[in-house]
Amino acid sequence: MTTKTNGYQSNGTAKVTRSEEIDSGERYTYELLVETVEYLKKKVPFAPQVGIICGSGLGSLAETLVNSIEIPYTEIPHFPRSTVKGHAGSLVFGYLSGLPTVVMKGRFHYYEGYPLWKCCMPIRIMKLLGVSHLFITNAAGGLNPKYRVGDIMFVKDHINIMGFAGNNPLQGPNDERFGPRFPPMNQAYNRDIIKLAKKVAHEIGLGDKVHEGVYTCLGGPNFETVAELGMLKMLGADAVGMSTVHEVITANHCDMTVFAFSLITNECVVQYETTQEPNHEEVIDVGKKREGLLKKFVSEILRQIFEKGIHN
Ligand SMILES: O=P(O)(O)O[C@@H]1C[C@H](O)[C@@H](CO)O1
Ligand code: HPA
Repeated sequence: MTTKTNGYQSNGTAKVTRSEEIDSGERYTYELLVETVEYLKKKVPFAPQVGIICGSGLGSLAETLVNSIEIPYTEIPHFPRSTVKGHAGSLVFGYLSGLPTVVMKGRFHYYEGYPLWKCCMPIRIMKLLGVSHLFITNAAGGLNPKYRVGDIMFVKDHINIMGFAGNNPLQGPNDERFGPRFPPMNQAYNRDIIKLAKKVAHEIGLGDKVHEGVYTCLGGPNFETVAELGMLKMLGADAVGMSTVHEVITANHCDMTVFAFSLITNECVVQYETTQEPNHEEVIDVGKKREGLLKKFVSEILRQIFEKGIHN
């Protein structure tokens, strides 16, 4: 059995795959994405304005939606499949703080075998559905020595390490219907929303737990070596993860307003003497412990963004 869109069977396990299925340079065309959008429009009686991508262990953000409709990725034409624990694999539509919203309960990572353009396919789907504001969340390791487990870092910028080697979600032919060939990236994270996020964090009692910093993404799936972490610190990264950067690039390319935050789920081990090791279970546990506050935070900030009319 073969499928066109990924290298996994419907239960998420890897199937024997011809390598060209995953590595193929064949991109989603605009027309193919419209097929996916048409399918979703038939299922959902409203157009979402807000999109949210849930990081590892943060899928419960979808529970904040009112009048929700959940559609598993396995039922959506041309959609990749989730294969990682803590990433359920469904789109949830509903209302959050009165705003029509779509939540990705589960994202796609490069280490799952998906090329970056495939990891980012849902962002273009959201754009075509009408999403103008994208909230991206992730679990990340804290590199900045001031960060503690459970803290939140508002992403003010990123370092696209994979892009240094030319691995970029926009690599390949450019369709101007999505955006320009050479998009700027110096204002990738909306400054007004970060300002507002700080204010909201104080209002809900998270004030001493929030930071503003630089995120970087490696391909994973292994956590980093001590030497690699030392290098990332020198480069100016405050947190490291395995997602988000390519999503932010794709969202900016198609002119979405972007806000992203990292939940610091572990402090990076930057000394050889330390015997502690990071692990995915711990990452998910920290997400669960923070879910209540994060739900409140996301709902409130969205309410205030639209009250103030913040847009790029
Ligand atoms: O999807 P995110 O970036 O939140 O997931 C992080 C990075 C790896 O996928 C995983 C490691 O525990 O969590
Ligand atoms: N490194 C990379 N990705 C991560 C980490 C980390 O320490 N923690 C959660 N996701």
